Parts: sequence; C-alpha cells; structure tokens
Amino acid sequence: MGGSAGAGLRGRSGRRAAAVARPLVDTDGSTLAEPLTPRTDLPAFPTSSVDGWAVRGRGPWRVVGRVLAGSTPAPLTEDDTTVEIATGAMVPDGATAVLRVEESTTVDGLVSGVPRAAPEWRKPGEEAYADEELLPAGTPVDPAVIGLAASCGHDTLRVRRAPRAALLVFGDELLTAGPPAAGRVRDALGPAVPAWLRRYGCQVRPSDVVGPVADTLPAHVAALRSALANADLVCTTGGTMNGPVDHLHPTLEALGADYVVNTVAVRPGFPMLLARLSDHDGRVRFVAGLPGNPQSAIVALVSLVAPLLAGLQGRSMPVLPQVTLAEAVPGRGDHTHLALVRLDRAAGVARPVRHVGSAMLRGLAGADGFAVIRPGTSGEPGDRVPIVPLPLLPGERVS
Ligand SMILES: Nc1nc2c(c(=O)[nH]1)N[C@H]1C(S)=C(S)[C@@H](COP(=O)(O)OP(=O)(O)OC[C@H]3O[C@@H](n4cnc5c(N)ncnc54)[C@H](O)[C@@H]3O)O[C@H]1N2
Ligand code: MOO
Repeated sequence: MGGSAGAGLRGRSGRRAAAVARPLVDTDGSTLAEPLTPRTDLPAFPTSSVDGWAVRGRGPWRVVGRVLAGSTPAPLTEDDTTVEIATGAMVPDGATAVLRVEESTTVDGLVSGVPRAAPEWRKPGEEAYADEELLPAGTPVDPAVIGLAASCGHDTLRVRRAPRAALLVFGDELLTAGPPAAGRVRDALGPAVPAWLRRYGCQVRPSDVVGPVADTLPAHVAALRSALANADLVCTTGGTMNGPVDHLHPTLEALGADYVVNTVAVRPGFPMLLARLSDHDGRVRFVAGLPGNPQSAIVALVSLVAPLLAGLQGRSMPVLPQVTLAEAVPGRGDHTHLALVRLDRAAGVARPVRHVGSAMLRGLAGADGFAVIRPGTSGEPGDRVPIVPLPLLPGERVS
C-alpha cells in the first residue's frame, strides 16, 4: 500500500529536497545527499592497539626512544632496538612486532619477551580505504553515522534540506482551548500532526499551522493557496468527504491540483488523498488530505505522508517488520484493516489495543503501530503479519 505510493511519488515527481552542506553536529536526523566516503585510509597509519614495545628483530631489544599517540615516530633502523609505544601511537617504519608491556621484562635497559603471533597493530585501510563507499546517499543520519563521518575526516556533510510542511485544520466545530461542549470538540490534530510530521523529518514552524479555517470554499482556497507558497507539503485535516461543508475536493479543483491518490481501500481512513501541484517554474508541491476522524488522520499519515516524505528526502521505503499476533484481529472485508497493536516485547508478540474507533485517540496513545490485516483475511493468534510502525522514540511504549 504505502510502499508503492512512495516509490511512485519519487519517481514521477523527480523532486527531492535540495542538498545543503551542514556542520557535522547539526546533521542528526537528516539524510545523506551523497555517499559517505573516508578522506583517507582508515586507519590512516599503522596504529598500535596495545601499550608496549615496538621492536625490530628477534631481541632482546635496546630501548632507543618512546612514541606516544599523536606524533610521527622516527623509523627503527637497527635490529634489536625498540621504542616504548602507547595504544593509538603510529608504529614506526622498520618495526617487526609490537610486544605487550605486561608480556615483557626489562633489565638494564634491555627488553625481552615473545611477541604474539597475531599483529598487535591496526593496518592502514583495515576498516576502510580512502574513497570507499561506506554508506549510500539516502542513508538517514543518526549518531552512529555522525561518529563514522567524523572518523572519516569530515567537518560537514551534504544532506537533504528538511521538507517544509504546513497544516490546515478544517472544521467550524473545533475548539482550540478548553473542554468539549455544546456540540463542539477539541481540535486534536492541530497540536498532534505537526509533532508527527517533525518525527518524519519535516520542518514545521508554528506559523505554518493554521486553523480552524472557516467552513467556506473561498476561505479554504485562500488558506491552501497561502500555505502552498512556502511549503513542500501541505497537510489538511477534515473535509475529505462529501458533507455539506466538506470543501477539500472543490478546493483542489479550484487550484488545478492533480490527484496522486484519491481514497485508499483501507479501514479506517479510506477518504485520505494525496494531490500534486506544479508551478510555472516547475516547483512541485503536495497536498495530503487527512480525514477528519482523528485516528483516520494518523492512518493517512503513516500510509501516504510517511512514504512521500521518505521520497522527498531521498530515503528508501522502510521494510515493514513482521509481528506475531497474540490475539485475533478481525478483517474488514475487501479493505485492508490497519489495526492498532501494542508490542509485548517480553513475549515477542503484538496485541490489539482497545478504544480504536476512528474518532478515538485513546488506543493510538498506547499503541506501537498498525498491524496489516489484508483484504479478505482476518488475523488469528500466531499469525505473522506486517506492522506499520508509528514514528516513536526510544523509551516510548517500552513498559
Ligand atoms: N455519508 C457518509 N458519511 C461519512 C462516511 C461515509 O462513508 N459516508 N465516512 C465517514 C468516515 S469513515 C470518515 S473518516 C469521515 C471523514 O470525513 P471528513 O474528512 O470530511 O471529516 P469531517 O467531516 O470534517 O470530520 C469527521 C469527524 O472528525 C471530527 N474532526 C475533524 N477534525 C478534527 C480535529 N482536528 N480534531 C478532532 N476531531 C476532528 C469532526 O468533528 C467529525 O466528527 O466521514 C465520515 N462520514
Ligand atoms: O475511514 Mo473513516 O476514516 O473510518 O474513520
């Protein structure tokens, strides 16, 4: 479902966020715009992996000096000589072995011992050769990648600019403060969707979150036109159906948008849509229509928006992990059922959660993701099924 949408979007639009050079420390969460290659062999020089003696010849060895990490040693030119060496120091040219200090004896300035058969130093290029591709373009940058890039000698990385997203919330019945009452409900998506979008790598400024937009067609058209001016992606919530004040489809028509996806055979969330607009200068922007029912909006985020953002950032589509169901999960006829589940990490299974009506968010707040129950099937205990994960952080949902 989401996978094919993501691949198609990237291929058809041919639009990725621009590449920018960023200081290494500012790259966490971004995406490599070009392959990561070392600037030198790694290690760049023969490096002692122990504290001891760099020796030449069979010994015993006469001590002629000392080499610490961080300097270039003079070569060992004479047999039966040695220099004291520290872990991480460059092994001098001419050395034939490194002897561990704890496996040596020193008497009257003469060192004896038997070096181990396996070399006690790291050879240049042992980890990587200069210009070898270590990670491809499209790799998400995480702290491990940052550390590797630093060890490769990089001060900056070329990464994709974060896609810029905006959110328009539709619905005159929505309150932005206080408890629900008198036929009005709290806007749950205006506060939540930007936070989800940021977890998918988007930049969303507070001023790019607008709403509730008045339930009239002119107000919708004006709000969408204005949001598109600065965004790569505008998400909207509500108004995807054909109710008396559902204006999203007429708004897209008024702006000349093309549908990429218009409804998906999934429950909940089927009225979701994705549309595309092209500028006269060729700039492509996307509109994701998230259904108004709050859980359905999140289904649309994981199904349409996450693959789109992966494509815009030049990332590949994640492979969906498989989980084992601990309990039965009903199917939804000829639709895919995306069923909220919580991972039981100790037991290695996934359990359906309660309170999962499409108008509810209680189940989502305790779930790890959506188990995929394919059309025409139902989930039975013991079945292995794919899970579409929520973009949770370490420490969330772990207890
Ligand atoms: N005749 C039919 N009516 C509906 C159908 C259908 O098949 N035939 N499908 C239902 C389904 S399923 C969904 S999902 C909704 C989608 O409707 P819209 O995208 O047009 O959304 P709205 O009508 O604007 O709102 C639906 C519901 O969600 C509440 N809502 C909206 N925005 C928010 C928000 N930001 N925070 C909290 N709650 C929100 C809104 O008050 C409504 O209760 O259509 C069904 N109807
Ligand atoms: O499909 Mo609606 O999106 O079930 O709530």
